[in-house]
Formats: sequence, structure tokens, C-alpha cells
Amino acid sequence: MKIALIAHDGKKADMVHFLSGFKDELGRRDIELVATGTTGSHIEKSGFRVNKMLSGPLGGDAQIAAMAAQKELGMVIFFRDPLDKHPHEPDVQMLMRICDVHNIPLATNPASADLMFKALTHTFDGIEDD
Ligand SMILES: O=C(CO)COP(=O)(O)O
Repeated sequence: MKIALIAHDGKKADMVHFLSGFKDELGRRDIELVATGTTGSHIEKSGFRVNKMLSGPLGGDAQIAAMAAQKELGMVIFFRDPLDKHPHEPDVQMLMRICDVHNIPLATNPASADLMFKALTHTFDGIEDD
């Protein structure tokens, strides 16, 4: 399965932290990671193999949306920063719309991504209270 990973600047550390919690589980499965450019660099530095697209503002979200439209993606994890402005907001909306059009699982925060990854890796054992 190919999984797309995208994080706005204020959420890149969250993305790396989130992924590191599933490193062993992901390594045991046939999973290919793709990411927008800068998110991909952060992920790569934390020890994952990832195929990097363009940076989001330069069209990376649009490239990932194209993959989603072509049914190449099993899920999309997109940690958006709701407290910041983004010059490419139309691309962001387009990506989320395409996921809905094609019924592709889309997590936009760590809590939902955690549930999706636990389902994927069969490690779900109940929802934890904070
Ligand atoms: O802007 C983004 C998502 O909209 C992410 O792009 P980068 O991973 O290149 O920062």
C-alpha cells in the first residue's frame, strides 16, 4: 500500500513523532511512503525511506491529489495547521476534496491518524484517554 504523508510547518514535528511510533510495524509491511517535499525531508532524516514530491506550495499537494485521483493511494495523512495561513490553500482543499471523491481514508490530525495506522497494523487495543 502507498501512503501519502503531508504536514504543514507547524505540524512537521508531530508527523515525525507520529511515524516513529509505528516504525517497526510499518517496516514489517509492504508499505511505500510518499510525501510533499519538506515533510519528506523531515521524515527521511528520522530514518524512513520516502518518495519526495514537490514542496506543498510549489505543487506537492496537487501531485499527491493526482495520485489519489488515479487510485494509487491507500490512505492520506495530512497534518494541517489550522492556526496558520497557507498561500496554496486551494491546493489543500483540492486534495481533501479528491480524497472524498474517491473515498480514500484521510486523517488530518494525529488522533485520527493513530486510529487508522492501528487498524492498518492490527495493533488497535482501545482508545486511550489523554
Ligand atoms: O504545504 C504543505 C501542505 O499543504 C506541505 O508541504 P511541504 O512538505 O513541502 O512543507
